Amino acid sequence: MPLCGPPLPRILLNNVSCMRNAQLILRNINVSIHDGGALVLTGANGAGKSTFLRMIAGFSRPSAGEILWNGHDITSSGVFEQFKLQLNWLSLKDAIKERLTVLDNVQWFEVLEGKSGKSLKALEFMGLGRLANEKARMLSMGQRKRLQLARLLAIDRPIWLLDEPSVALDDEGVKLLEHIISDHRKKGGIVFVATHLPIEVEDAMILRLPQRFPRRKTMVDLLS
Ligand SMILES: Nc1ncnc2c1ncn2[C@@H]1O[C@H](COP(=O)(O)OP(=O)(O)OP(=O)(O)O)[C@@H](O)[C@H]1O
Repeated sequence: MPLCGPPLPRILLNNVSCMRNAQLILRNINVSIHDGGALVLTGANGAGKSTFLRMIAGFSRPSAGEILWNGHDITSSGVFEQFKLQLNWLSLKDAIKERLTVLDNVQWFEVLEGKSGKSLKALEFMGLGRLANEKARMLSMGQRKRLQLARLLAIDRPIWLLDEPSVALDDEGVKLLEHIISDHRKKGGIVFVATHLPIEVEDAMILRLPQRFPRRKTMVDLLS
């Protein structure tokens, strides 16, 4: 009878460090995530949260250590091509085309993905159904964030990289965000969230990145 060990983590960061501009931003990070897992990154401004997400997305390479997906180094050619198709990235740059309608702004990504039929439902779910045929330039900041979240739902890739996803959302928007994260994980999806604002991500691993420089006194210290 073959011996079965525990399943490989879907994503494993093995002693990963990352330098930018000759500065060490992330040092010896070890994380393993299985399907349905979530990692919440917190830390002060400049601590390296976005750098962490960018590294997972393959925009910057680890300067030491390795990131494994299904046991394979994501920076290897061939592997990265497959790995990047698993990723769905949400950042503060929203890539919204002002002159297109709200619906087109989601459908465009869905079509690029070779998929169809989910965009309108996703917008309705995010509370933007009645604005679907309006030009995107009409949207408020929070509505733009909801549009980005509708894209996540329409594209439907397994690994979500969310950089400050709750910024600009109202209470209902945050609840929807928490709901779609939970739902995605129930289907086996993986979620990385970098955030300053409290959002509820059940049973998530929390990685608090250390402050990188000793903090000088600020106006806030002087006032308190
Ligand atoms: N393109 C870049 N080139 C060089 N250094 C960079 C670059 N982008 C960010 N950094 C540096 O990397 C460090 C970490 O930045 P990062 O954006 O990852 O922090 P963060 O934790 O996401 O911060 P915030 O909470 O302000 O969004 C900062 O010191 C920043 O100056």
